[in-house]
Amino acid sequence: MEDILTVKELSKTYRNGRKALDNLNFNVYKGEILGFLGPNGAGKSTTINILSTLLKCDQGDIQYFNNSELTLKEVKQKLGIVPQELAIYEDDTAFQNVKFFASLYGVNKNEIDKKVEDALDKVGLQERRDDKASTFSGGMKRRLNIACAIVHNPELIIFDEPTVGIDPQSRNHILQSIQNLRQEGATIIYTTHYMEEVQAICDRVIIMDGGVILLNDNLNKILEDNSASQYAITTSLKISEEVLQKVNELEEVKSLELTDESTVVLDVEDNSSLNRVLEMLIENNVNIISIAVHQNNLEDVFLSLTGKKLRD
Ligand SMILES: Nc1ncnc2c1ncn2[C@@H]1O[C@H](COP(=O)(O)OP(=O)(O)OP(=O)(O)O)[C@@H](O)[C@H]1O
Repeated sequence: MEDILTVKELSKTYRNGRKALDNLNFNVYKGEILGFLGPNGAGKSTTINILSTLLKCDQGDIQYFNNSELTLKEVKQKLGIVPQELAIYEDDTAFQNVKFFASLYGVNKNEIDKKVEDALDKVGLQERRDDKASTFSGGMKRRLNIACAIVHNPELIIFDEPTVGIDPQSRNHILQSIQNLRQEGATIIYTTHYMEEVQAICDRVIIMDGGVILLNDNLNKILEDNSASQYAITTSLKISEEVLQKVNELEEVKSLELTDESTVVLDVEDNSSLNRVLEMLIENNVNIISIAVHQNNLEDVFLSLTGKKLRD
């Protein structure tokens, strides 16, 4: 896998003495969608701002596009940054807004109109190209913000929470546009507070808190490694103390909790351990009505790593 970013020993302390990043090391691979997750104050924006060349780090090294010879200007031309705040002119049309950014990025004059059309098309705003931004919904403004950031066909696009507080239609549009951009060859870094978005579009996830990386792995691997081993067993009658004691003493059982008179929730070593528990219950004439699996998701992994919910 080719590195599009190689980040080594990145640290940042703000002037007030707040250490926002503490020795971050990670790579971004060409063609992937990398999800960046962390609770409030984790250091996501600081990282993104440094990667976007908007903020200086105190220590560390970032190599862009596998090429140490690139000038800052060349790096900026290959980067697309979609900030949290809208950076559009309300009194200008969608077309004028995107064209302004295209000229800022130095897009060739002969190509400029075509590139602006393409960018508007990618975010589904082609039909509204001649309407002023002030007439757009919040979601459409966000999509226009994205068109402005991608008009120069950047190789790496950094999204900083692009779906906060917008309608579901625009949200789906944005997620689809991101997948299309990747399909066309772009690499994506995506920060969000929405776990389900990460599960829907990301290949890999970095979870950070307190300025350090807690987890950096392939999304499917994270979910597999944390797959369900918790079961709720409901019985027709109250399970006796004596039987509960016997189940609890099985070495396959990590923990056991009676959630109501006839439901016991078990944490077991692995899925096959459940068989031993069931045998034990049946041997003791317990009548089982149902067995439910608790399926872990990214939210559970996040909670167990950081002790925090992603959205407060
Ligand atoms: N300009 C600044 N001056 C001083 N401290 C700052 C500044 N910006 C951020 N910080 C501090 O640095 C730490 C990391 O903040 P950062 O904004 O990077 O977190 P975040 O993960 O993006 O949080 P959020 O999800 O709330 O945007 C926090 O403790 C924050 O208070």
